[in-house]
Amino acid sequence: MDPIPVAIVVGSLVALIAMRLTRIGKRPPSLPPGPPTTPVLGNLLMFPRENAYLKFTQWAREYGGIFSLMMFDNPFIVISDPRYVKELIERKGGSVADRPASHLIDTVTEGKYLTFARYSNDWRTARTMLQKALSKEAVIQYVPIMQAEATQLLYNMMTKPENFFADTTRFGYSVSSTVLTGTRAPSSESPISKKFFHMIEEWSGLLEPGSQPPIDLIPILKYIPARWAKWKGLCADIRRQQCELYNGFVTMCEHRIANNLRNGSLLEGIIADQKLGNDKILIRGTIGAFLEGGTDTTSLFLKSLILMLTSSPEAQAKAHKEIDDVIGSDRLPVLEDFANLPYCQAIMKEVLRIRPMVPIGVPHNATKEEVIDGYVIPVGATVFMNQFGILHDPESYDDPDLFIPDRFLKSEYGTKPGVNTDVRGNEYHFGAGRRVCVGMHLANNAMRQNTMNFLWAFNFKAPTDPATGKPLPVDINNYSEGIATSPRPFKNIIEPRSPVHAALIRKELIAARPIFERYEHELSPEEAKYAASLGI
Ligand code: HEM
Repeated sequence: MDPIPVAIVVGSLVALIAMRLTRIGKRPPSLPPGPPTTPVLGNLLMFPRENAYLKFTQWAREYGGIFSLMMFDNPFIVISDPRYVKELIERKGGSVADRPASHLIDTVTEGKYLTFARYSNDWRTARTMLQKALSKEAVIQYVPIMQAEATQLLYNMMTKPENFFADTTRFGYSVSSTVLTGTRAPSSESPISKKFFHMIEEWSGLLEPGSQPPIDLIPILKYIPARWAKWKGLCADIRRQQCELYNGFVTMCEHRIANNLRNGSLLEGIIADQKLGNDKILIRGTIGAFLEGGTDTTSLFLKSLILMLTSSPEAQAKAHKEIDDVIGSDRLPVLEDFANLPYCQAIMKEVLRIRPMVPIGVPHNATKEEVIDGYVIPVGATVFMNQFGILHDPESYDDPDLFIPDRFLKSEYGTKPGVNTDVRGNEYHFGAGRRVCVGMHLANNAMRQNTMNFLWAFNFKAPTDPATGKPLPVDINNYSEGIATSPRPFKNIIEPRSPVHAALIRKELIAARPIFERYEHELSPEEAKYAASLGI
């Protein structure tokens, strides 16, 4: 061949490839705006490795309530404005009801873990079943055990106040475990719950953004041999632990059913009535989603509540007055009281506003192209609902980073005067659209009961500075990283408000024994002895 045309052909090919490559990572003009991209990588290098919600919120102030990031060629769309939540995630919910593909999650769960499952028949089957079982009406049956567990939490915090981190976690786990599997965890040292939390620690570590190689963006990484890919061993180990734990719960319920010892747990129903058919992997994935979704989130709320109350004697004083007027000190609060306690309601709403537990939600995936405000949301875009950004927008809230429950007395959504609230919701912490939290009614009951209980029972105080005798400042921004954020351990003083309150907590805990016993068939003799000794 003539050397000149060969050079031209090769040269043109190189130019074409170069042109293609420079287009990778570049933001198409049809997408919402966002930070400048670099060729090929897009915004990959500037994607925050920790506390993504803070960076997303900063970018939202710069680029608006809908902005985009390019991960190589994959667009991420970040929503930080209620208008777009309504428009895209709710009104056009069917187009973004999917979850992004995740090789790591699929390796562990075979794609059948409800929270991360694709928008599939398996997801529909499990979601429909749980939605029915956890409807507002259905969860009323779990109020007695939830209230009994909340009374134990008061007792634990009164007798060992320094242990409140572990005890709030125990509460979240025990309620979820009782409702789902029919077996409770009376102590934070309960063997099954310890195994569960060990697995959760590894599982959350695996899912921590940036902690593993970007396998979904560079699929060839899947084929790296296991000895060089630490994540493969980790996935196998987490899978083994989940199988052991969750299959163990199935066996436990089968045994109860066979021996006529049913105690009304959801899992007994799933097994006996074949609500998920015979699909053992789907059953395991549903158990996991329920227990994992219900445990941490509820207990993170309780830790944030304690932190915020410790920081605000003023809010406590107002709530104490309200509670003393409405309830008094001769009985514990019950759920029905919540409607008559506007200041306690304001405190709960403000904790959920200032510290939504899952600040950028669980990502959705677009399966149908949509156009919003002239911006194209393409098929395959990953959509984040930046709850933290919505709830900390200075255009909507005065002093958004301060804990000010009173804002919810002044307006329904706690927003500044003049803010348009036509499309605003009050429960962004639960996500939105077709994937909105399925456990929200169970969680709401638990959050309401504990908010009232804590305020009825205790004074939360900051420790005093030995040098000055004055209360030490409380850092309300000291939170951990991760998909769900937790206050880092902090010190405070938790004291019963009076001996009358203390005595009533003990009395109520002893009175709750018959409720607990229903869910204690499988406890070890040591655990059963410990449970029976509480309050005496
Ligand atoms: C305060 C407590 C809770 C918070 C803040 C919370 C938050 C969330 C959020 C943000 C999502 C993702 C929603 C979305 O994709 O838009 C979610 C989903 C989910 N939550 Fe919760 N949750 C809580 C309690 C619970 C409880 C008690 C359970 C179990 C009984 C539970 C089970 C689930 C499940 C299974 C999903 C996945 C739903 C799906 O993908 O279809 N959550 N939750």
